[in-house]
Amino acid sequence: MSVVVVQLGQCGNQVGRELFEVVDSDARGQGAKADGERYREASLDRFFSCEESGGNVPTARAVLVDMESKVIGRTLSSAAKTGRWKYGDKNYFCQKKGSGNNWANGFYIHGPKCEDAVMNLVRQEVEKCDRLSGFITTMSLAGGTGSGLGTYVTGCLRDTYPNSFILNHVIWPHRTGEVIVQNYNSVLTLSHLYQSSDGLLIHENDTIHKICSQLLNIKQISFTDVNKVIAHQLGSILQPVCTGLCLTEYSRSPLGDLMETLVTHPEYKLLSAMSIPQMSDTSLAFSTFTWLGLMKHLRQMLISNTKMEEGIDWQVRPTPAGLPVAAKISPNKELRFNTSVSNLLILRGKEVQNAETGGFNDQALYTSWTPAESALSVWQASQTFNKYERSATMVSNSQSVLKPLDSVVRKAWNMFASRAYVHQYTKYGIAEEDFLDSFTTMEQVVASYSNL
Ligand SMILES: Nc1nc2c(ncn2[C@@H]2O[C@H](COP(=O)(O)OP(=O)(O)OP(=O)(O)O)[C@@H](O)[C@H]2O)c(=O)[nH]1
Repeated sequence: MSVVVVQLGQCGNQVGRELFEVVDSDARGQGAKADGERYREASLDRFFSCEESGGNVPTARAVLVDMESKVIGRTLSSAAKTGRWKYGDKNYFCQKKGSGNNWANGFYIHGPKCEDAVMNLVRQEVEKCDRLSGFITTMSLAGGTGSGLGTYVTGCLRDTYPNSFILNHVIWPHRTGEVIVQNYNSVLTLSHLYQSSDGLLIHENDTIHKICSQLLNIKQISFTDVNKVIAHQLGSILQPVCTGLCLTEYSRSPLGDLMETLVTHPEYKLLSAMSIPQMSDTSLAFSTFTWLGLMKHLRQMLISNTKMEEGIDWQVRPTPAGLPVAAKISPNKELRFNTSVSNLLILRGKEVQNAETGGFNDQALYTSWTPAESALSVWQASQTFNKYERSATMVSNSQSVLKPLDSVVRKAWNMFASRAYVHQYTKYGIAEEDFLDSFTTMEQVVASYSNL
């Protein structure tokens, strides 16, 4: 089954491009044997079509949307330059002027204006799929186009394709903030997506930045570096994988399976990812890993909510199941133990069947109402992924994003209480009550995750 990627705004287009790059190079890196060939075919069918004029160069199943033309132009040409894959020549929609980091401008003005054109492009892409699993949108929370227009387009996708899955991949802004109104844009986006999305997969720019500096040893970190790490994690989730015991049968419905395992309750849709190992190519050449070591580290990363192997807090231990929430909070009021609703462990590489995953089944890792049989899912592929001989990614529906979420909601509320910048939004048609509704929705989400 195929997925259609809708790339929105500067960030969404740049991240989307990197995703296709990883997927393509991973698929090409598989051996010439029959199982490598099957993996390649499954990946190709999922992410690329091959019917456009232009020879045998696979065409990304993607629609590119931005209110400025610069990033789209760069994205199209850098893909074409690879000679390995490209975007469809006409699969983009752009205008002359961005949304000025204003969610309301993207949602209320650009949204309705470009709805027909964008949905037309989406329809054409959908018609190229023999079977559609659903849509992945890529966008930032902080800008105006990705967040505002992205939210609007997600609503249109939901209305037009009520039976398809929608996974919104969203980039969380740096905490120190490049955009003064980023907390407004984030709250408005998240609250609206909560209505129309099946799941929101979150990557925090701060965390990825740390991975680039501490694990990859990059000195001057660019968006390209950051996006490569994000794309690696996304690719490891979305590339072909076996969801059952049989290691030769790939999942047919990548998004359906993802939602079925992770989003079991409509109040809990926030997903985060962590991968292991992650290192520079130079270090990788001198490293070997065992499944035992990888699983031990990943489990502690999960329960202590550390998104990388460095700096794991080994003191954090699960609280025995059944204890009240208060017992899970440390004296300094920090939620130390990361409680999950559900987890999906994706393992790729050599001798994958030998990986011992029992430690993730421990009921103490999960909230009391999660049934034991739906707490953990393990998916596997015996192919190496993106040069790593053995690698694991955990996609978690847990309290992992609670802290940044609470902080964004609080900061946005403090600004709103003094009505700062609100007129910049109301002039595009959003009412103060809409803001209040968004705060209510997100405060409810914060409360729900807090009480796990
Ligand atoms: N990870 C990552 N973050 C990005 C990238 N480009 C921008 N961002 C982040 O995205 C946010 C800004 O959003 P943009 O995507 O630039 O804005 P936009 O959606 O194009 O909206 P307008 O500029 O208002 O038209 C900030 O938090 C940036 O840190 C990128 O390539 N990668």
